[in-house]
This record gives sequence, C-alpha cells and structure tokens, in this order.
Amino acid sequence: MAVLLNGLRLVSSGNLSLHGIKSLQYKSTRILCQLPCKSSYQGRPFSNKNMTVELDNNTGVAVIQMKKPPVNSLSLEFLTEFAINMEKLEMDRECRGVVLTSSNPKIFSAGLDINEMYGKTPEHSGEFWRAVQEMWLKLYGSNMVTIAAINGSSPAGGCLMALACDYRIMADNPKYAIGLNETKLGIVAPFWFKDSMINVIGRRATEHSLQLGLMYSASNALKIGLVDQLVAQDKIMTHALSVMSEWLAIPDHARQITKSMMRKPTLDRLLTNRESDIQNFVNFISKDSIQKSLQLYLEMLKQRKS
Ligand SMILES: CCCCCCCCC/C=C/C(=O)SCCNC(=O)CCNC(=O)[C@H](O)C(C)(C)COP(=O)(O)OP(=O)(O)OC[C@H]1O[C@@H](n2cnc3c(N)ncnc32)[C@H](O)[C@@H]1OP(=O)(O)O
Repeated sequence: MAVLLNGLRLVSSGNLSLHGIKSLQYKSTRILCQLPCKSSYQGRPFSNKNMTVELDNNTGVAVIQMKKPPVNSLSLEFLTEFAINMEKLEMDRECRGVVLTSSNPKIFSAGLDINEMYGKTPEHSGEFWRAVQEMWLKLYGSNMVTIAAINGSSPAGGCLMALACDYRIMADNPKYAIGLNETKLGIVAPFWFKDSMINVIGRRATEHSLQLGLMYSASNALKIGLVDQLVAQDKIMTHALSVMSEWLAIPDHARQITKSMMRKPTLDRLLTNRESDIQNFVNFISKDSIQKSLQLYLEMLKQRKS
C-alpha cells in the first residue's frame, strides 16, 4: 500500500517471482523528470564486464546496456552478472525502472551462447540452465518497470529477454529480426519461453511462430504485437525513457500488484517445476542427435561469415 508519512511514501517492494509483494519499505517521494534530464543527470555506473548499469538518481531509472562482444550471447558468466545486477537494482530503493538495451548497434542479443550447450558436461549444462531460469525469473518477476529498447536483432534467448519486459520498443530497421527460432536449430523452446510468448502475442500466433521457428522483421513484429512500437534507431533511448516516465506516473503499489496478478501463475509454473525443467534440459541437450544439430548450426554460423 502507498501511504504518505511526513514526506515519505510507503511503497511495496520485493521480488514478485518468489514471494509476491513481500515487504514494505520507505522510498522518499520525488518528482520525476518527464523526460531524461541530461543536465541534472547523476548516473552511478556499476559492473562493467558484460554490461554497464547506470542508475539516474533524478528519475529512478537504470539503463542496463549489454556489451559482450561480438553479439551479446548469453553465457553462464553473462547470465550470472545479469541476475546480480537485477537483484541489486531490485533492492535499491532509488530504482523504479530499468531500460534494457545493447551497446552493439546491430545486435540486441544473439540469445543463449550456443557454446554453453555444446560439448559440455551434464553438471555444467545444469548450472547453465539454472542461470537461464534465474535471468528470466528476475526479469519477468521484477517489481520495477522494465522496458526493452531493442536496437538490433534479437533471436531466441534475446527475444525471451525482451518478452520478459513490460514494454518493447524496437529500432525501425528492416534488417533487424526478432523471434523464438529454436526449432530451426533442432532444439525446442521450453514451456516458459512458450508461456512468455503466449502472454504477449496469444496462443495461435505463438504456435505458428514456435513450430516454424519464425524470425520477424521489425515491421512484422509490430504487426503481431511482438513489439509495441517501432522508433528510429537514433531515437530509441530517448523514446524508451519517455515511455518509462509515463509508466512511472502510475503509483508503484497499484502497478506492482497488478503486474504480480498478471504474471504470478506463469512464474509459479517454472518455480514449481524448476528442478524437473533443469533435468529435462540436461537430458535433452546431452542427446547425440541434439549435439549434432548444435554442431552443424555452429559450423553454419562460422561459414556464413566467410
Ligand atoms: C524439452 C525442452 C528442453 C530444452 C531444450 C533447449 C532449449 C534451448 C533454448 C535456446 C535458446 C537460445 O537462445 S539458442 C541460441 C539461438 N541464437 C541464434 O540462433 C542466433 C544465431 N546468430 C545469428 O543469427 C547471428 O550471429 C546474429 C546474432 C544475427 C549476428 O549476425 P552477424 O552477421 O552480425 O554476426 P555473425 O558473424 O553471425 O556472428 C559473430 C560471431 O558470433 C557467434 N555467434 C552468433 N550467435 C551466437 C550464439 N547464440 N552463441 C554463440 N556464438 C554466437 C558467431 O558464430 C560468430 O563467431 P566467430 O565466427 O567465432 O566470430
């Protein structure tokens, strides 16, 4: 509940994914900038291996800029760093919203690092999959407003990250594509990837997309509702911050409870089946036929380059 007490606003906080709205904390009431106010910007950057995180104290908005060369593939190290950063922001009373974007001008994220799924031990595969789950749980279950500024292509796990946000803005460039293309690699999008897509574009479009492993151009992604808006590449961050200020105009407690109401069943499904989902992944990815498919796909990626 939000209660005003001597200039302090009591707002709910905590991780929706695990416990619903679990604790109440004090946040000082601030007037948010309508637009990013560069002149008064007080960024506090932290963590800088695979991503930069900058929190603007004036707006309460953090920007996570992924910067893992060459294509922001989601390795175990990347996923671990991402989850830690999300946790830190979630706990930070100053932070109310996150914009997720990429420093690579053409690629938002290439999805899961295929090298993490090829030729690895079952132990490693299990640890990797738990980290993939954790990334999604942190993002899909965040109390903060989350906006994906998709400034490049975003296949598979990259698309999942975008789907886990509250709002998706994509750069209006016909060369960029987004979608869950797993079947094209000979692998299968797990149920919570599927659920994330259903919750955004509906069941029929998801079935079509998943069976065919469809990648959508930016304009087609807009048509099916996979992204909410297209914006010129050079305007994407300004626009994302402007949309963020609209979302932050809603009282946190009301928006958070609503978000939890909408997302909890989907989150609970993975939480309840987390261990069996890891086991399924390990069994599936260890099969010779699946390893062969991944090997061929990796070779195809390398050949395409030459
Ligand atoms: C029952 C259920 C159980 C569970 C069943 C299992 C469920 C698994 C779910 C899987 C989810 C996934 O995300 S699977 C990942 C899916 N991702 C993809 O298919 C993306 C493949 N990549 C691309 O399409 C492109 O690379 C793209 C991202 C658009 C960038 O194109 P560019 O032309 O700019 O760059 P490229 O030259 O292609 O790539 C640059 C280098 O990056 C490498 N690279 C590209 N994508 C990579 C990736 N995902 N992982 C590692 N490395 C990658 C290339 O090999 C090159 O390496 P060098 O040659 O060495 O420089």
